[in-house]
Parts: sequence; C-alpha cells; structure tokens
Amino acid sequence: MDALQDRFKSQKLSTSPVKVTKICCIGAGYVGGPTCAVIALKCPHIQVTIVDLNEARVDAWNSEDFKLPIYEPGLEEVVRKARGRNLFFSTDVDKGIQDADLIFVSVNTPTKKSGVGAGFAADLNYVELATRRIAAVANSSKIVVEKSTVPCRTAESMRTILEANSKPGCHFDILSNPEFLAEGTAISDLFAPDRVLIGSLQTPEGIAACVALKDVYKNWVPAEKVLTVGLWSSELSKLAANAMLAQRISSINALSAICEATGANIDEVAHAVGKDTRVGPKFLKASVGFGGSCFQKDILNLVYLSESLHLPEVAAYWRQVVEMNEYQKRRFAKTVVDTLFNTITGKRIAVLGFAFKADTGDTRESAAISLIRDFQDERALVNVYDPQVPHDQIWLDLQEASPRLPIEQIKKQVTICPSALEACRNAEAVVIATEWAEFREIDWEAVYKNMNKPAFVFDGRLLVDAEKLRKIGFKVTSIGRGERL
Ligand SMILES: NC(=O)c1ccc[n+]([C@@H]2O[C@H](COP(=O)([O-])OP(=O)(O)OC[C@H]3O[C@@H](n4cnc5c(N)ncnc54)[C@H](O)[C@@H]3O)[C@@H](O)[C@H]2O)c1
Ligand SMILES: O=c1ccn([C@@H]2O[C@H](COP(=O)(O)OP(=O)(O)O[C@H]3O[C@H](CO)[C@@H](O)[C@H](O)[C@H]3O)[C@@H](O)[C@H]2O)c(=O)[nH]1
Repeated sequence: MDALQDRFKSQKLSTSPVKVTKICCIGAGYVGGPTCAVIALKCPHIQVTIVDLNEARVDAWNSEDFKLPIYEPGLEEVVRKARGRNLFFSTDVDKGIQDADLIFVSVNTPTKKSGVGAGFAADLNYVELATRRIAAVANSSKIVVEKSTVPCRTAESMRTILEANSKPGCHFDILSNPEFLAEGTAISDLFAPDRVLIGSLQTPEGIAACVALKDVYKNWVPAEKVLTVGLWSSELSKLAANAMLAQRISSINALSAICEATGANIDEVAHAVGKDTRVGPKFLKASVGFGGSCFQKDILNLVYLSESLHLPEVAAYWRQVVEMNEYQKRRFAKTVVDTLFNTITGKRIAVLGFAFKADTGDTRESAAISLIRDFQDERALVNVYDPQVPHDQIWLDLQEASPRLPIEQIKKQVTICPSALEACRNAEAVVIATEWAEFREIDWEAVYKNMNKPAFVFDGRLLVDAEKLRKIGFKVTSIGRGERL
C-alpha cells in the first residue's frame, strides 16, 4: 500500500480523492508542450489543453504539416498521435482554466534583468500573472501545479494570491511538480523518468491533491518512481538537482585546465574518477562550458535565495560554479587567439554548432554565443553553421550579446552558412561548439582542402578523433588534452 494513500486513510479524510479528467497547461514552451503532450498520449481518458498567449507558438503546435515550434526528437510522433484526440493547443487561456480540474503552470521564470535581485533572482512575473488569471476566471475548485522552476516558497505566494482573489465556492490546492527533462532527450526522459517529484502541503486537502496527480502519472510511471514530499522540499530539490549537475561540469572543466597544463587527458581522468560507483560516470564530459536555459538561471536563483537567507558562504559556494563556467568559455576563446599567433583580426573562423547542446534548436545561454562575441571583439570574421537553429534566432542572440553594435556591423563580421563544409571554406580555424553527431561524420579531407593553411581545429566538445585529423594535416587542440597541435 502506498504510504500516501495510507496517510490519506489514517487521517479519515472527509475530502474524497479527486479524479482528474481535464488538464490545462499554461505555457506551451519547451516544458509545457512535451510534458503535456506525453500526458495526453499516455492518458487517453484525460483531455489535455495546452494554452499560451503567444499566438505564433500555438499556431505552430497546431500546424497541419507538424512544423512544431520546438525541435525535439520523438516529439512530432507523440503530437501526431494525440493532437485532436485528447490533446489541444489554444490561445483561449480563460476557457482552458475554466474547463480543467488540474492546471499546470509551466510559464517561463527567467533571471530578473532589472530591479531588486537583478542578475540573480528569478523573475516571477509570469507565474504571478498566470496565477492571478486562474483566480480571476476559475468558477470551480482546481488543483494548481507549479511546473515551472521557482524559488523555495513560491507556492505560498501563489496560494495567497489565489485565496485573496477566488470566487465564492472555489478552492485551490497547490502542488509542486518540478520537471527534470533535459532538452534533446525530453521525450525519452518523460517516457521513463528517473523520478517524478510531487510536493504538497501535509493537510488532508494537500494530500488528496497529491494523490490525484500521482494517479495521472501512474498511467505509465511505476509507483515507486513517484516521490511525494513537502512543498518546500520539492521546490528546493529542483534547484538543488540543477546546481549539483552543473557543479559536476564545472568540476570537470576546472580539471580540464589542469590537464592542458600538465599533459594529462581529461577523458581518461573522467573515466577513472567516474568508475568509482560513489561518483558515477555521467555528466563528466569536459566542454567549452555548459549552456541552456536552466543551469545558470537556477544556480543564480539559489545564490540569491542563500543571500536573502543571510547565508553568504553558501551563496559564494554556488556562485563559483557559474564563475568557473564563465572562465571556461573565456579560456577557450583565448586559446584560439593564442594559438593563431596571438591575433585573429581579419581571420575567418568557422564555428560549428550554435545550439547549447546537440539535438535541440534551443540557443539559450549557448557557449557559442559568447565565443562568437569574443571573436567579434577581436575583429575576426565568423562563419556559423548549425543544423537546427533558425537564422533569425542566431541574429537575435548575437545582437543581444553585443547590444552596442548595429546589426549591419554584426552581419559584416558574421555569415550564417548552409552546411559545415561551406562554413569551413577559406577559414583559418574550425571551432566545434556543439556536439552534433554530424560534425563527427564531416568529410574532413574536403574541409582541409578548402581551408587556409595551417588549418586549425579547436574541439570544444571532445567530439572528433584528433589523431585522425592530425594525419590529414590539421593542427588540433582539444579541451582538456595536454598534447596539442
Ligand atoms: N527548458 C527546459 O528544458 C526546462 C526543463 C525543466 C524545467 N524548466 C522550467 O520550466 C519553466 C518553463 O520553461 P520553458 O523552457 O518551457 O519556457 P518557454 O519560454 O519555452 O515557455 C514558456 C511559455 O509560457 C508562455 N506564457 C508566459 N506567461 C503566460 C501566461 N500568463 N499565460 C499563458 N502563457 C504564458 C510563454 O508565451 C511561453 O511560450 C521554467 O521555469 C524553466 O526553468 C525548463
Ligand atoms: O557532461 C556534460 C553534460 C552536459 N554538458 C552541457 O551542459 C549543458 C546542459 O545539458 P543538459 O543538462 O543535458 O541539458 P538541459 O536541457 O539544460 O537539462 C538540464 O536542465 C533542465 C532544466 O531545469 C533539467 O530539467 C535537466 O534535468 C538538466 O539536465 C549543455 O550545454 C551540455 O552540453 C556538459 O558540458 N558536460
């Protein structure tokens, strides 16, 4: 017998368990879209409506040719099976809220850009607006689920807003159900999660709401993988998980600098360390630096939380994980300049990959953006190629990274190319910024022929066979490898 059901019975609840038949998800982004599409696929008896204020995004989710707004392996197949059956995308947020018995709040929570906590705290404006909308339009009781990543105790603010603004007879139970999917593997992560975490208040109503959500996941997730905890533990666990994952990458990247200085090989070190079952082999791949919309934002959020709680040593500890990541990106760009005889002015550099990792078109906090900005500052010419990132997105990111440069100037220095081979034509150096599998398969002989000599390769992802490339004639520098060129 499930411990939660036990508790439920032992508390002799007058509240009977809620049966969820209609779900609404506010936010049709990287999390709301895939998560709720998978719920719809696995729970054909539940109607799932994903709503968003962004009309273009909703149109893309509804597009006849399935040109979905995000690229994620396996996602199109899920949407093809469920859309129109029990999965719907809409801009009618109010109707979505009114019809549902359970509402996921899956809106963005970026780092604040101005005001108190700027640069660190999470901007909770979108969460607050969505919560206020729920209170304003709901005409029956709802379970409201925090899916967005939020600071510890955000659920309390949501509850205060809901209780202060609800219509008579409407009751809201708040759950925390953070999402742990990684982009690029979102669908397989959702199909077989390591765990599903549900946080609730330990009141009869809170526990009843928790059981209702647990029942949804039970349609495909083994019961023992659904962890039920208190609300604040659930909120903090999400920040903690990301901080500890990012900390592993910063640790291995810090060691990569020592490898380069000593002649040790970071892959060998990672392999040896990861063989200890207490450490484990995953997430020890040295790189040009972690990117993505979550790691940096969530650690900064934890730093802010620690400072607000008057724990400066704790804040400094976590801040160092982000600082090491910045150092790694700068260090890599400097290696390129140093190796190309201390100047890249007027030289053409091919940057392969713009997404923050392979198998996604997402560029948020991508290391490629800071690399290209540093190359631009050195007045280099940059050719970029990425198999998934839309060109408009590349221009937007580069403009945001160098706000003082007019876009015409950026376009004079940067060219977006249709293939890796084209990007490398007449270049002095190739920089591998994203670990797309296709970069391993490039016809490197052809690349070499088309490049200026000496032809340099800088592997920021430990992706290519350096020895093979050296035999062709390339001078290769790989992150965390003592041997160079
Ligand atoms: N991207 C990931 O891999 C990932 C993984 C786990 C958790 N998270 C967390 O999940 C949350 C969402 O992330 P995301 O990457 O999906 O963001 P996103 O920007 O891709 O999507 C958020 C969507 O919410 C919509 N929105 C904002 N306010 C709204 C409102 N009031 N009403 C209706 N729609 C509204 C936006 O238009 C946008 O389309 C964040 O808190 C993030 O930290 C993200
Ligand atoms: O050994 C590694 C593993 C990852 N990375 C880089 O780290 C970044 C983040 O990668 P990953 O964690 O795989 O992707 P995300 O989609 O950012 O997923 C993270 O952030 C999500 C949002 O909170 C969480 O849900 C996930 O559990 C967590 O893995 C990327 O730039 C990767 O290239 C490395 O450099 N070395």
